[in-house]
Amino acid sequence: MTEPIISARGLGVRFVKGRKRNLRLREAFMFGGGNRNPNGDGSFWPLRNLTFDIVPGEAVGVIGKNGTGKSTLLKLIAGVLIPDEGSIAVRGRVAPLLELSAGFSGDLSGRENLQLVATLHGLSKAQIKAKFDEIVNFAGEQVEKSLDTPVRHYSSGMKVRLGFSIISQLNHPILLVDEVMAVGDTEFRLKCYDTMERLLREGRTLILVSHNEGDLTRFCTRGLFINEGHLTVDGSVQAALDAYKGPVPVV
Ligand SMILES: Nc1ncnc2c1ncn2[C@@H]1O[C@H](COP(=O)(O)OP(=O)(O)OP(=O)(O)O)[C@@H](O)[C@H]1O
Repeated sequence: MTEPIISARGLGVRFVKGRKRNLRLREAFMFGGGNRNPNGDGSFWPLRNLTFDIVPGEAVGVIGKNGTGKSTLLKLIAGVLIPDEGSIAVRGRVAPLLELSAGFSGDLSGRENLQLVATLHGLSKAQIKAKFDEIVNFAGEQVEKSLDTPVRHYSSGMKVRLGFSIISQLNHPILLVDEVMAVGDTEFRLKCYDTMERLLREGRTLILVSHNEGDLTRFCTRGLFINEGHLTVDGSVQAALDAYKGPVPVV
């Protein structure tokens, strides 16, 4: 049997108001360490008791309503968050596109961010130099023209273009994509589709968070439906979509 590339066992994470313990530096930097406190007791579990295995080459869609823990799951896989319960084992490097800005720093230019983010994800100076033109070219003309402008002046679409261009150049076996394709225009989305299809043909493992049924059925062979922090369906994409669209099963 093929060894899983990602294994979650009883995985859970708890957010606590003002807690810093489980926020890694990158998370604290990217999200300011902000927490909410809906129960009035200072804590809640955005995800709890998730158990699943993903084998190399699988393309898995993560489906669920807003605020049900999909992005949190991707952050746990990316190692941006660490679990409070259970475990997550990831056997391979992760190329994450978890948010529109791909972790960019708004004050730095597109060029500087490209170099910074590519370096943070393990590309050497020589590799960045070799891939630079391809990354910029893929990101498109508007990004190319604004390469020396601070990224805070970029539109959402421009940030996604640059972010996707960088992340898709990484050779890491696991690709995490969180809802970012929804932001790009049609031309860019088609380029993303081609790239994702190529990466899947190469045997990468894809975890895709999306609300777009077309994208999910196009790429994914398996669906995880998350309802209020619980993994309610682990089956075909269609089964997960049916659960998402239909009456919510009792957990
Ligand atoms: N750093 C944080 N501190 C406190 N609460 C958080 C934090 N990040 C997310 N949350 C909360 O955890 C829950 C799950 O959030 P998450 O972003 O994983 O949901 P999601 O399913 O990805 O939602 P969407 O479809 O809207 O992107 C939500 O209630 C959210 O408000």
